[in-house]
Amino acid sequence: MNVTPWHPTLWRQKPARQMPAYPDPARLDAVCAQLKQFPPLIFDGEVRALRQQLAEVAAGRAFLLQGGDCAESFDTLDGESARETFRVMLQMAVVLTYAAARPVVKVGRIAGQYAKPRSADTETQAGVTLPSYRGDIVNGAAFTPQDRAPQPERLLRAYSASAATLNLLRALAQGGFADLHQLHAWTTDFVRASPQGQRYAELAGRIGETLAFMAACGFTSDNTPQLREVTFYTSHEALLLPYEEALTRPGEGAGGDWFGASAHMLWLGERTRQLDGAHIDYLRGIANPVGVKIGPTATPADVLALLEALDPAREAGRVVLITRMGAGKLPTLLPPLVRAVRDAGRPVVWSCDPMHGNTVTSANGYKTRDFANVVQEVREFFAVHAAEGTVAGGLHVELTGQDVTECRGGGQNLGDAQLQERYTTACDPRLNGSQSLELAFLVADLLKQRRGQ
Ligand SMILES: O=C[C@H](O)[C@H](O)COP(=O)(O)O
Ligand SMILES: C=C(OP(=O)(O)O)C(=O)O
Repeated sequence: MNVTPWHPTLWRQKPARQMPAYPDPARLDAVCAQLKQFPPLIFDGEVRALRQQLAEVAAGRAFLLQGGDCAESFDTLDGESARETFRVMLQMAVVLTYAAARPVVKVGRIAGQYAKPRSADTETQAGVTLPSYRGDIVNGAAFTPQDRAPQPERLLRAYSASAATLNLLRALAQGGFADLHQLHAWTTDFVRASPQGQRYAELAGRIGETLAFMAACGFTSDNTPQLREVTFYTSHEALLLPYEEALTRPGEGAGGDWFGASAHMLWLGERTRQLDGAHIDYLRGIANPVGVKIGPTATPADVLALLEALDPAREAGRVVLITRMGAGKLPTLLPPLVRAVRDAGRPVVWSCDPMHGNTVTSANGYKTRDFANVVQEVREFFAVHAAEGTVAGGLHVELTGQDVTECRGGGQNLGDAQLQERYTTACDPRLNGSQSLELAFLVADLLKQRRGQ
């Protein structure tokens, strides 16, 4: 429990970075007043359940898988995009659960991942300068003055898009799609023929035999909900604070907690984690589990101060530290942070984002990431934690189950020439379904090694 008084509006007294400049603040206020009347997207019992599961991750008894689009788009609300993310996350979770013999906590970057921090406030094309695209909740991606102007009404669209996506996710999680007997059906054609598709088919075959054995013992999907349903949580970057404030609700439990009702878990980006900033101030007061991105410039003192601000009561399951440093940097930069946190007795979840430190521009002008660098950063993450006696607790990835061509390498050996074929991300490059599964098998091998230690 924080001792410093807190209210959802207090962040307004602090400097807020990465915030769009709305030309008509009164319109924004009117929209937020409407949002305050809307129902919460999630309820606080789910938040408490996720915290308990993350406490298991912190203790090494479960693994966190967090993934989804870099930026969701209002243009892809037909359900396919959400279903494909959900599907590949299920596949990855099966691979990881089997290897680790531990539950996998599944958290999507989904149903609300609409706001993006940017390196530059403006973009110039052919001598014309406009505001940068900051995600569909803020403005449009098309390079026109109309699209790039921040529009408050987009907050309402983000709310309804999140609600629609969440509705689909809940149906998929509980309506039969996630039944373990569907393991084979989760593979898409483009993945089936790949080496990881074949490896997955073998694993699905082994699990299928186990399910047949269990059915013979009387455990079927009809009488065993664990075989038929999954729990799938939502998360996004808590960047656009007027939106988050408008969706903050008092918790129903005793103790007077508030919770962020826009998603189960919220995280702070690398660009907005300043201790005296508005984003930290907002996140410190809500009861949700919170993530913080930790980039290569973070010092042990920075990380300890962040933990003191966000988790003064030292509660396991409250904070997920998501490192995103870039391949080659973890062996020197991560150990001092891990030691400081360990020695301070802080019960955090350590998670690895191997995407954001590895962004490059291809020769033909696409923002991309090399699968080999993603793999290297994940390996380094596990190696550091093994050496320090701490828990490599999770993976945070920008991914889609669809057959996009945005990151180079992987089993399909995508190169610069292929990037233009299906480059559909609204912002940063994502792993496709095949690359995601390949990464899951790599992490599975690392988790198996850990079990053998
Ligand atoms: O997803 C993360 C950031 O929003 C993104 O990497 C910023 O990209 P930029 O450097 O092109 O602004
Ligand atoms: C912006 C993001 O990451 P970071 O803050 O680590 O750059 C993100 O995860 O979308």
